[in-house]
Amino acid sequence: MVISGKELSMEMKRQMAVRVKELEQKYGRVPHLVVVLVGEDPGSVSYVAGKAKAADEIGIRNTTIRRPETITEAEMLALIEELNADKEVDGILVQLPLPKHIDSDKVIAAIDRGKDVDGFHPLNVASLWLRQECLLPCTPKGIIRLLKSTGTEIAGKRAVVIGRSNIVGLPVAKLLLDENATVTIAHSRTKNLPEVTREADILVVAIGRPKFVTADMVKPGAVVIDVGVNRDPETGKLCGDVDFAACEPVAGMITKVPGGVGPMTITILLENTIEAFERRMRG
Ligand SMILES: Nc1nc2c(c(=O)[nH]1)N[C@@H](CN(C=O)c1ccc(C(=O)N[C@@H](CCC(=O)O)C(=O)O)cc1)CN2
Repeated sequence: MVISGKELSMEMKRQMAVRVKELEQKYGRVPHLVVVLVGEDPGSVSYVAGKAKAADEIGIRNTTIRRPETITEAEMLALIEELNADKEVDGILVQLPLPKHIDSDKVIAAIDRGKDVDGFHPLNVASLWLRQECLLPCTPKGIIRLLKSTGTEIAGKRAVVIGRSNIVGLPVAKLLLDENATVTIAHSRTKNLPEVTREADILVVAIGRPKFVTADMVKPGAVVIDVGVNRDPETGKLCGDVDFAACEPVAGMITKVPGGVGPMTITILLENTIEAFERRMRG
């Protein structure tokens, strides 16, 4: 069975649109998301446009601030300060990656943690690991939501996450652990990787290599979640980290690229923006 992030996203957006109207009635304004986009990278431009479109769909006010590739770190930090101080801004997202001359960690740490709708601020990361209430990173939160939407029992299952990035691998491993899965984090240096992945009832792949996971790496009946967004070197078409055609017959459930985890990343961003707004309104 193919797990559709696109369909779940559509359903979530329908519900959030109703919520946004209720919030407007209650507080006299809607949540406001600001996305900062530096440079012209076509992927980033397209993801940011997707975020604006999704926010529009559900009635969230959104502003995209574009800055040239040449912006300095000091100018970025000054912009973040301005947005932190703006009472009418509820969510701030800096699209990554930033140009090499800017320290992304410094910029992210400068964001007001209550407005950090990406869940990347060091204090939000710490809260995730300490199981304290916080804004959770969008892709990992979206993966857990996708798994739950299929009725997959996570507790007691063996989960293997391939990839150890701060944005996806590590936080999704922690969220799976919080759901009482037995979690292994594998990576490019893991020995006998197919042996490890074949143990997985739930396999999350976020390694950034096109069609890296082949059928022999998948346990029959496993749930396979593909986080990759790559270009197939042979066809030039969009593809994931999982060889979908080969793995789909082996897996019990599997996500596709496009239409799987990607749309959930954007939909959870909207959810986090609403959450940040509500927390700010409650004071
Ligand atoms: N500040 C952030 N920067 C980046 C993040 C992030 O979560 N926060 N994640 C990625 C990019 N990203 C969101 O920003 C993102 C990636 C992919 C998709 C998506 O919907 N993918 C589609 C296919 C898109 C296509 O056709 O190219 C899919 O999988 O169906 C959404 C968001 C890095 N930067």
